[in-house]
Amino acid sequence: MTFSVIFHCMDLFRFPSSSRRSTQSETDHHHHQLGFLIPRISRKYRSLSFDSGLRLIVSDNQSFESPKRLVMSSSVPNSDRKIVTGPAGYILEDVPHFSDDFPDHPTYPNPLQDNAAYSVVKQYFVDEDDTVPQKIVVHPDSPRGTHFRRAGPRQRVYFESDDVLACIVTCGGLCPGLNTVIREIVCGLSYMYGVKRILGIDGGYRGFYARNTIHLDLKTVNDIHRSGGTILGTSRGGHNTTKIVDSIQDRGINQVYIIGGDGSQKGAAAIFEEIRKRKLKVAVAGIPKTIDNDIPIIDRSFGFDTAVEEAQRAINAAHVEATSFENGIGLVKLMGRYSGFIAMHATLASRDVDCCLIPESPFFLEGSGGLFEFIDKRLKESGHMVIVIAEGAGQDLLSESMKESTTLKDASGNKLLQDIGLWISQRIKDHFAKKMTLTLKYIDPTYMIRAVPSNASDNVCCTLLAQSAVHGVMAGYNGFTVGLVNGRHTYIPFNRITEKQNKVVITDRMWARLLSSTNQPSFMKQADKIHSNQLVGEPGTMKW
Ligand SMILES: Nc1ncnc2c1ncn2[C@@H]1O[C@H](COP(=O)(O)OP(=O)(O)O)[C@@H](O)[C@H]1O
Ligand SMILES: O=P(O)(O)OC[C@H]1O[C@](O)(COP(=O)(O)O)[C@@H](O)[C@@H]1O
Ligand SMILES: [Mg+2]
Repeated sequence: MTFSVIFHCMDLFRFPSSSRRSTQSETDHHHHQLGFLIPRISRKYRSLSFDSGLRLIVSDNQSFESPKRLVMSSSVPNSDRKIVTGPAGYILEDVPHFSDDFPDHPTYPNPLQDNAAYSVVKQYFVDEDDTVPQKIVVHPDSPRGTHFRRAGPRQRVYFESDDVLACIVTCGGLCPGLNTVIREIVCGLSYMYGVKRILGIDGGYRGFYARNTIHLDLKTVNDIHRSGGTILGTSRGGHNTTKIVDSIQDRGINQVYIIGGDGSQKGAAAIFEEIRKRKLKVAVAGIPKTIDNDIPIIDRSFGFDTAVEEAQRAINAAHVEATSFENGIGLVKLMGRYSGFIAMHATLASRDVDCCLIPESPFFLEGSGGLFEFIDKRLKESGHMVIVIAEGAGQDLLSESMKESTTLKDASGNKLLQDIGLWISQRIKDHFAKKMTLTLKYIDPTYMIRAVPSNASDNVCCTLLAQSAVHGVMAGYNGFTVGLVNGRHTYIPFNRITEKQNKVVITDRMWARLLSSTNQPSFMKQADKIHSNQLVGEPGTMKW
């Protein structure tokens, strides 16, 4: 059998933390196995290496009488990862669990077992061994690879309904569906688990320590999914881990639901670490809010679909304007600070877009193969054109022409961008001024596409994410972001969510589909094409 083990911080193992909760005798058995295993590993494997995540990788093809499941984690915050390995290269990147820190924590039968709605469901509780593969396109000889724990209700829960004091916070920019997620967390906790005490944190992270809380119940959340925004308010900046955890502790909160993007999930990870350091029996769960689709691993999250749909209105308007004038150009700027998914999908959805510009695909204006040449060609062919540009595209060109690069950041540390739409509109007008009559209309629907309520498909997405988060927390899982991976809901450890950003990979088929749909140039020079694989990194997670 091929045996491999990946673990962190060798000197600080805690053991066990199995996918199934262990009994005391199993715990002793695992301790025994680990004590037995480590000297054997170090004796047997001479060349050990660390990867970039400070993970020690040991592997061999020789047979090894090992436990089938091996879970190791360290007690060092931030490096705490639970990795389970199995035959054929199977890896489970597991999430922390209450029983890791509190092995004697009491458990209770899941109240869902008496819930009439679920009595007809054949196998309502998720099998403890169910995991979801990160990679589903495989070859006959591929290793089974990384998996995440499947989300859903478990037979036993770690909270008694009356003991729960949950809180919900929304952080970062707005996104369609925030209110639906809030509503469904409240409904999930109340209807499925009989929880009565739920607080809303007012105005993002700083609300934990600077504002009063908002009481949430079935009545207060009943209609909120019909409105855009968040009834709780949101903010950037203001993340003070100590003050936030002080407030959690002082108020007696034991479940924290954090709805937010990549920044918020980093904040959630910091809160979770501090909670663990203080040995508090508090669960922290993240629900990913990413209109830009910049969170890695997950297929996508709520709000993206609505944003793409809403962007169609702006693109339609741009098209109407463009077709009504001689040499009309409609230019639409869409969101996407670092990732151009909204622009790419809005373009693919529309069919009226002639050119889509995103941060991941550098472009240039002048000369052969440049944007001006393409505009000239398209106007001559069809007399009008529509350009969609993501807000983060062409920022290098803009800084270069302004002879200054802005280092300004918002309160959360996100780069503040200059308005590429205004700048490029002026450049196009200037370039064609002496050559032809041209009418350019610039449309900036930035905040309109994110301030709307979520559409039907996003509402379903919000509901499933919220319910999955509630099930996970009640089942004792902790320090996770809930997310859709290959169409299945999973619990993903914070470190995997925060370690990098999801980007459009311009050597993936999706970008090629866009190029062949708009028939725009790739703006890549020959030399770039040769090196494009090195330039763009690994394939994105969009599964269309
Ligand atoms: N590295 C970090 N550590 C702790 N908190 C963070 C971190 N990055 C961002 N935050 C906090 O998360 C919240 C939301 O972050 P932001 O980047 O504005 O939005 P989003 O979560 O949508 O990406 C802010 O209150 C910010 O202070
Ligand atoms: O004006 P704000 O509130 O900073 O929001 C603008 C930003 O919000 C976003 O839509 C989403 O960003 P977050 O995920 O960080 O909230 C970005 O695309 C955009 O740059
Ligand atoms: Mg963000």
